[in-house]
Amino acid sequence: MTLTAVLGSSLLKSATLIFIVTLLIAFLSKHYLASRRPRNFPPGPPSAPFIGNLHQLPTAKAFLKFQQLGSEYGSIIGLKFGSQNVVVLNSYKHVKELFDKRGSIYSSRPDNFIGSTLICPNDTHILLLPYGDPWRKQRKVVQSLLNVNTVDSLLPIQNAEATQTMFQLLQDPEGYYDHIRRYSTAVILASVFGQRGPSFNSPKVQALYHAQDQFTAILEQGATPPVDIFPFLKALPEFMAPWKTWARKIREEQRTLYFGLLNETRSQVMKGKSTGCFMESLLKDQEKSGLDDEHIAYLGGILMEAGSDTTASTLFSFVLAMIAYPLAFEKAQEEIDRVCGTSRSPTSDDIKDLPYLRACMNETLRWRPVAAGGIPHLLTQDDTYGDYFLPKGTMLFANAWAIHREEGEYDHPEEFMPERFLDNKFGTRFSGAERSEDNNRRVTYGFGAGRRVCPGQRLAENSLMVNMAKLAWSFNIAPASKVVDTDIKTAYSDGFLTSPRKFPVTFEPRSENHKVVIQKEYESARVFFTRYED
Ligand code: HEM
Repeated sequence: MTLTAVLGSSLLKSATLIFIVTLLIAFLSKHYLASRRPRNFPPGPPSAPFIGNLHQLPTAKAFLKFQQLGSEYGSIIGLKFGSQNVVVLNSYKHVKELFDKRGSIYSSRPDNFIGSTLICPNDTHILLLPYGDPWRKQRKVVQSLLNVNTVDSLLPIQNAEATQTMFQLLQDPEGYYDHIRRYSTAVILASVFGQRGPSFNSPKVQALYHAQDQFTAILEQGATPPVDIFPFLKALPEFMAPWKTWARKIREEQRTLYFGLLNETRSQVMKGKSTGCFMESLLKDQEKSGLDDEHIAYLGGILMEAGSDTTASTLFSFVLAMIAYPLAFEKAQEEIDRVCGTSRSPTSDDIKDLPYLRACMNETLRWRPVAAGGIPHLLTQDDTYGDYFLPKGTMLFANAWAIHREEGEYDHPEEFMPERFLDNKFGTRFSGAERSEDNNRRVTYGFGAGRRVCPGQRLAENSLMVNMAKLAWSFNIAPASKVVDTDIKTAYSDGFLTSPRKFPVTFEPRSENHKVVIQKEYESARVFFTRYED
């Protein structure tokens, strides 16, 4: 090799090295600078270079840490997840001011590469969609499906499915966890796809829970590398990133299930069989809504995902509260007995006459909100709030856990006290002469707030009321262990939806007569179900 060639090659090597080092420095400085707190950002703990506050957060139940930070830094806290700006709202006042009043800029969602790009691309997952036209189009359809009249027309399904659940609890009380989970899926399966899920082990209910469990598992904090915080991880090839294979399998599973259900509904409609389910009207109005098959199938699947575990978990928390606070349960039973007597169990027609039970429902939603830390919103333009500056792209959590325990708002917030909702519809401490109620607050923040607020709230509340009423009428519920653990840290699952782990409990029919009524009503429910049979 000539001297010139040697010199040329070493120059090339040095230039390449300089280029790589420069790139590395630029990359590191960008991430170093980005992990610093913005000027006038809400107060929060000091952040470390590159990772921000990530090292200070637990891998599960971050809402507890957010609440604890609140006692140090106040009801609005600024954090850094790597370069991502994050704000936690621990007071309803901030949620009202930002999510509710400034909804046009606080209603997007943060990037979710695994959920929105790998598993549900093509704008198919309404919960994960950013604020914009694809979300608006789907939200409009969902709201039309879940309007008060349509939702209330589903009450016969809820009555019949709850009647079956009471019958199953009578036959097999130990299987209570599966019976309640079956209920919430079966109601949505019938309402959305016009199909039945007669037992927890029936293939459709199993398939739905499997797909849903997989989806929530992969989206759980810590289950996969933090690709949205460190985007370079997205570029890893699949053989170095097993989470990509996992995501692909979930995508295949979801598509098989959702398209399968849609096709079954379509062939029922073609046979001239109508159940009046949501999919039927979406298929009929396809031209008007502009939604293709893929979006319709996913909308159905997502309604099931969004409505199943959330409703079941709230019912489990109700049962747990009833065994931990037996006096509240006795009062609920007295009220229901007064309204229904012993010859029939309550139905949706009785809901309006059960204020104490409604207070129990609101207290359950306050005491143990399922989406305790909230589903994050994303700010779409720079904003100022009081003395604070919130940059475009900030991710915000309305921390329902802390909001429902706000000092000065609730008496003894850790206690399950339905009475608080009888004294005052918001369950808050002061009312009447002492302080005028803030009528613009929400009764619960468990369904979120602003333009992304849960569109299924009424459907969920109808289910909760009908089941709670039937449970309290039918059974004496008691703990099957000396100590009833209601502690959120030990008795509840991790994950972004938190639910009581299976706990020991007994369901005793209240009398022979109650038993006979439950069996008789189940026979009538079976007649109702024949409309879903081939
Ligand atoms: C106890 C039961 C339920 C709870 C606690 C619950 C809670 C929530 C929460 C916290 C959100 C996010 C709100 C936000 O971002 O501010 C949400 C969104 C949503 N929920 Fe529910 N939900 C429940 C039941 C249901 C049911 C029964 C359905 C429908 C069948 C449903 C459909 C949805 C949908 C489609 C969204 C996405 C809305 C959007 O991003 O625009 N939910 N829910």
